[in-house]
Amino acid sequence: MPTPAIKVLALASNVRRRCYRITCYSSRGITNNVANEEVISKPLQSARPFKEIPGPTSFPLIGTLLNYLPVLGKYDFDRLHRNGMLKLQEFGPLVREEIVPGTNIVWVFTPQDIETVFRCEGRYPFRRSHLAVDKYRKDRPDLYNSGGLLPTNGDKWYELRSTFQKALSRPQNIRLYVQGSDHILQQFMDVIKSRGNLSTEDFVPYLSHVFLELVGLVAFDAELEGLTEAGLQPDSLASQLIDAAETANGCIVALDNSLQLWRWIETPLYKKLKRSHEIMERVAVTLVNRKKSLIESQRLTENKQPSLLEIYLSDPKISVKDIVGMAVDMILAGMDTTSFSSSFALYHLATNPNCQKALQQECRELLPTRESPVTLEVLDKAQYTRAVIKESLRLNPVSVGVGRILPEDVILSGYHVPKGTNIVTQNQVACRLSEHFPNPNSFIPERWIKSSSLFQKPHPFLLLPFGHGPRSCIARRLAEQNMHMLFLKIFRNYDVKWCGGTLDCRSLPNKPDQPLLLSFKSVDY
Ligand code: HEM
Repeated sequence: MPTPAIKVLALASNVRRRCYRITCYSSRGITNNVANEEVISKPLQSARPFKEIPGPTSFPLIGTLLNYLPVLGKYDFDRLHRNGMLKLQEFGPLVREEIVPGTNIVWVFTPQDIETVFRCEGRYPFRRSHLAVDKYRKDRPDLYNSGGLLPTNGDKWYELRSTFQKALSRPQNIRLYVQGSDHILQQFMDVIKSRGNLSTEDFVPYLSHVFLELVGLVAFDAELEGLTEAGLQPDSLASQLIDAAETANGCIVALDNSLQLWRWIETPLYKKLKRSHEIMERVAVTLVNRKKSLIESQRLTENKQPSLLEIYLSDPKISVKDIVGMAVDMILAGMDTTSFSSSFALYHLATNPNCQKALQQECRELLPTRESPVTLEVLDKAQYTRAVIKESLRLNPVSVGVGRILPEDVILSGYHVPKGTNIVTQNQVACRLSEHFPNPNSFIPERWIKSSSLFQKPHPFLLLPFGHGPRSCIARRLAEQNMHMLFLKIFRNYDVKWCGGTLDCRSLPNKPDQPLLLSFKSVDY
């Protein structure tokens, strides 16, 4: 295949266009076309060579691993955001690193370069993750047709994504869950009430229970009863599922970054992933098939808007195996992400009393009584609540950035970066730089509210907690709806105080680095 030629588009006029953007040309033709814009072509030869991108020194056999040694090393695998900030300070906005010799990772810090990466990703964005899940599922053709949405790439990914996205992205299909979710959240308010002020107990497991319930409603059309007294016990089905999802996610990250012996022999970590996956899979197979039987025996109420699971199961073109895979993916990708994101948002509100007051005022205006249901109308009006979640995701996203394998050669910060390079965008670090956000480390929801004097419109490729483009989070709408509802409920009912030390995150994914210690005091209005 001929080497792709590259043209760089220096775009002048408005803020978004101030940066360099790149159009990739290959034997397949133009993959990213920018119409009606001034095009200044710049030959590839003028870009600086890949090998010159600054970064930590890599040694034969050990790469840059010395830097990650406990105590002695300056980086820490558990603190990717701090590593990112250190690398930016030491090497500048584009950093090349061979953690393992022979495998280059390029860390990308500027929104302009991040935009270039996404503009070039094409129709089938390639993400290298969940490799062991891929193997596990492909070894079970009786249960799965493929590795599922999370690990799959190329046209098989596109096929799966199109199958599930159509219904998941339709607002009315997600809004259908508001009533059921409100019921679950009302139960959650009772759990908080029954636990007293909770100040010495980690609140994250409670959030896991509520988000498992909310995701289960969509994935299985069923309540898992994780918020009952029995459901909160460690041996309940809900607790087992939560434990399985957390364990599997931990194993997946470690297995992705290991020597991958598990491809040939079942290593202890691979076995642990298998056991956790089997727990989620058993529940998914049982509940999806139970629903399928219900549909087949036509015991569903007619004239009722169908749920997502009903839509999928009623479509003869969608295989039950794919639906089971998607249900497991929802548990894997949908519970920790929302629990951890909500943990940080609770922390920020508990440590910023003025923001908490503003949120409580909105809650009181929209929900006349403590038991008032959160409705579609309430959600549409809850602009401060939305700003709170957005601001918290700016400060504490669950992922430091987004990973991609480049499908084409591009030029980033003046360097030639070849096709096939591992890219990790550094949005979390970029979102904490004063050049992009005034008072970058302060929690200021008002910066997202148009009528506020603090409102600003940042570069659109800075805040990307759900990723970007065709491969971005498939359930963003659902995740946001669930979090908005949770915060409206909690802050209509409680004053929340922080009882711990300064909270930071530990990766991967970003989770609170200490117990989430909150005290809840009932409001009496
Ligand atoms: C605060 C909550 C959440 C955050 C911050 C989040 C974030 C993300 C991110 C960053 C990605 C990768 C995007 C990319 O590569 O461009 C992703 C993918 C994904 N998310 Fe979410 N997510 C959340 C909640 C959920 C929920 C609730 C579900 C399911 C119920 C879910 C299911 C998925 C799936 C299946 C993918 C893979 C999509 C694909 O590869 O095509 N996520 N999410």
